[in-house]
Amino acid sequence: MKTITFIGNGNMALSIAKGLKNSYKIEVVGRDRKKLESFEEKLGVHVKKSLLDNFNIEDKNILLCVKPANVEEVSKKLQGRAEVLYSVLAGTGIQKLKDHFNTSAVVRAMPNLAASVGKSMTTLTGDTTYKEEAQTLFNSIGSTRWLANEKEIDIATALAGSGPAYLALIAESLSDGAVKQGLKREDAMAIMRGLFDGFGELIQEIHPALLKDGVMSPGGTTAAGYAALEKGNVRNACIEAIEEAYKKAVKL
Ligand SMILES: NC(=O)C1=CN([C@@H]2O[C@H](COP(=O)(O)OP(=O)(O)OC[C@H]3O[C@@H](n4cnc5c(N)ncnc54)[C@H](OP(=O)(O)O)[C@@H]3O)[C@@H](O)[C@H]2O)C=CC1
Ligand SMILES: O=C(O)[C@@H]1CCC=N1
Repeated sequence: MKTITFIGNGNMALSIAKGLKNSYKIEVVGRDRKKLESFEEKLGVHVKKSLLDNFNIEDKNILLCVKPANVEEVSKKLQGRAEVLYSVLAGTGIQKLKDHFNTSAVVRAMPNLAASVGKSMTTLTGDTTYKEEAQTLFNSIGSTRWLANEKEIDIATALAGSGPAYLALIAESLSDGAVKQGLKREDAMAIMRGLFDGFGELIQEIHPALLKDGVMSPGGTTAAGYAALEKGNVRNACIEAIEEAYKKAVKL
């Protein structure tokens, strides 16, 4: 089994490791031994654990999972030259990664939180020598799409990287609406989860506009609810959410 070395042991590292643990050996590097132990416990498989100070990355396949602001500090603590560095850092360009990390190749990846349930939508770009290897690696946590350049992965970050948070807002607010009308909270939550489950499959097959047309009866409930969403400018808010998140990625 091939070894993947995570640098960083936070939310994203754990979500990805959950998806990879059956097909790769996991090594994790962090600054706090207790957090490394907790990472291993949550993962439920043996993990090789190391502290960051003077860690030797020679010939390793590194999966960088720290925050964009940590690049300078983390890179100074490493020794050796990696074979390839996969970075999940939002908005952090390949040139900046090459300037700080000693590595033969860089691939940027933008997964999302669904990695923890094997359903990440991960976009990739970078050194095409590693295109197939990157696709194999990230296909273990869901599906992948190789993009042409870094502008595209910054836009995809706004769409699929941040997307679970936007959909969570919709999920929570629709449930709140049902509670407001008198439905019990636990019923509202169960119904909302069922809704997302079915919708997740439908949207794979049907264009969103046709899906909407299929639900909306003339003079019916959907038309009434839909009009309220348009009045609340939800469509425009979504377009602006992607614009703002993309602009932020460029600035990171
Ligand atoms: N969360 C998400 O949905 C997604 C996140 N990403 C990207 O993943 C990356 C990690 O995000 P996420 O896992 O959510 O963040 P977390 O805060 O959960 O994890 C950050 C990790 O970085 C480590 N770290 C922080 N500061 C330092 C430092 N100064 N020196 C060494 N290590 C440090 C933390 O260590 P410690 O545990 O000791 O604090 C922790 O292991 C980000 O770059 C983000 O852009 C990409 C796609 C989706
Ligand atoms: O919010 C962030 O910056 C990261 C990137 C994508 C999801 N979370």
